[in-house]
Amino acid sequence: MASDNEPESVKRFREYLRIKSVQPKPDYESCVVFLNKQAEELGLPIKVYECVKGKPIVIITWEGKQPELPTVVLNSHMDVVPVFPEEWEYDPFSAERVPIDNGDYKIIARGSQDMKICGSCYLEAVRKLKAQGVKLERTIHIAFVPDEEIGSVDGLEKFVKTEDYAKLNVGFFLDEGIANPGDDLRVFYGERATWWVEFTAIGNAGHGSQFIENTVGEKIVPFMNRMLDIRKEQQDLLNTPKSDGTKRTLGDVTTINLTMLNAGVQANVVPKKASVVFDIRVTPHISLNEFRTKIESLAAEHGLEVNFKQYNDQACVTSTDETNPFWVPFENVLKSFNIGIFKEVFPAGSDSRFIRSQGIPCLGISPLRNLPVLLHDHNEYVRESDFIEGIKLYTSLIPALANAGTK
Ligand SMILES: CSCC[C@H](NC=O)C(=O)O
Ligand SMILES: [Zn+2]
Ligand SMILES: [Zn+2]
Repeated sequence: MASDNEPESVKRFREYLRIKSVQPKPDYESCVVFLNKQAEELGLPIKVYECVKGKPIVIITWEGKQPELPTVVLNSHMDVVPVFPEEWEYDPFSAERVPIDNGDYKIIARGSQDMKICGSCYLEAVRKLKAQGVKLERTIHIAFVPDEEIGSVDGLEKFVKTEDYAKLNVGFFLDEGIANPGDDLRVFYGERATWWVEFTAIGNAGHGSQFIENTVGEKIVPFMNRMLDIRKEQQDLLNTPKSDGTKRTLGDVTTINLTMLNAGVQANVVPKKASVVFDIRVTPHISLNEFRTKIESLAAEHGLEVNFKQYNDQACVTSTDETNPFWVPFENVLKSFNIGIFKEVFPAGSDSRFIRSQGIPCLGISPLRNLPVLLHDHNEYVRESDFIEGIKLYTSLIPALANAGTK
């Protein structure tokens, strides 16, 4: 449905959206081909690192006037989450451009919000700045990374341990945020710890017609109920204002969700084993160790084994005041756009955790405002005007960050 008035930047964005970099078999090869073309058009060097074969970490570098200074990374992940195609109004990988009111368009595609819009805005903003002949002080690295959606094990988690990463000399890391249905720009300065925990009960087996003693059901069900009690407490806390009267957001509380259940072989056989998995996201406002002890004790009380399938013990946050030399220039750009800031803890996981845990400041933003949150949802879209405005925002943010604290 593209028409003649389609800006070149939007054509490039849609080209990126059409690449099926969808889990569990993302087409990273096509992303690399696309990014090579972008780098060539920008006249910038590009490097492709592979900690694991087929999992490229792509870095386009714009060298600054002071390349010895710590650099600024503009990060985005290339992978997107799976779709239920039958729930979509358009093919999620055709990136349809559908007219809406006021001459605007919807760009409908998996990854449009999460987070190809960011990667595309970085590239377009740098394209504009280069065309204007701008020279920045610090070096900028535009990073496109794999596998964020499945925990980054073969992506940033490995890359940050390499000499190649150390050589980037990262001083500030800009990463993903979440759209805001309201007016402000949500600025994420930390994230909750992601724990995927499996609890296993072992009990006596036997015929389903009997009162067998000490069965898995008796052990695991009361435990699950206790976990759901904690869940309810946290849900209530979310709906209680903070002491200063402001609203709590998801990042301020701990969520617990039962995501997997596994037991049984046959309807009339009491099984000897049952397990339950909870997806737990722990707010950095509480002690992670204390909370871990709490759920481990609860499991022990119910005679369950505990296995952390995913565990983070870091609750690092980035300061959002003048102690962070990148904060003030960042805030000033938003003021100049007349955009309000809402500071938050990221409710899910993002690649920022690997960088924050090294003590490097990271902020996560999405340029999307006054738009429904559709990440991981059906019919994910952005408005064309969001993309164009996003490019403008990053065109101001990038020099502000690259020149922060320099002479
Ligand atoms: C900590 S690994 C998990 C990362 C994943 N990220 C986006 O959805 C998430 O489930 O939050
Ligand atoms: Zn994301
Ligand atoms: Zn995601």
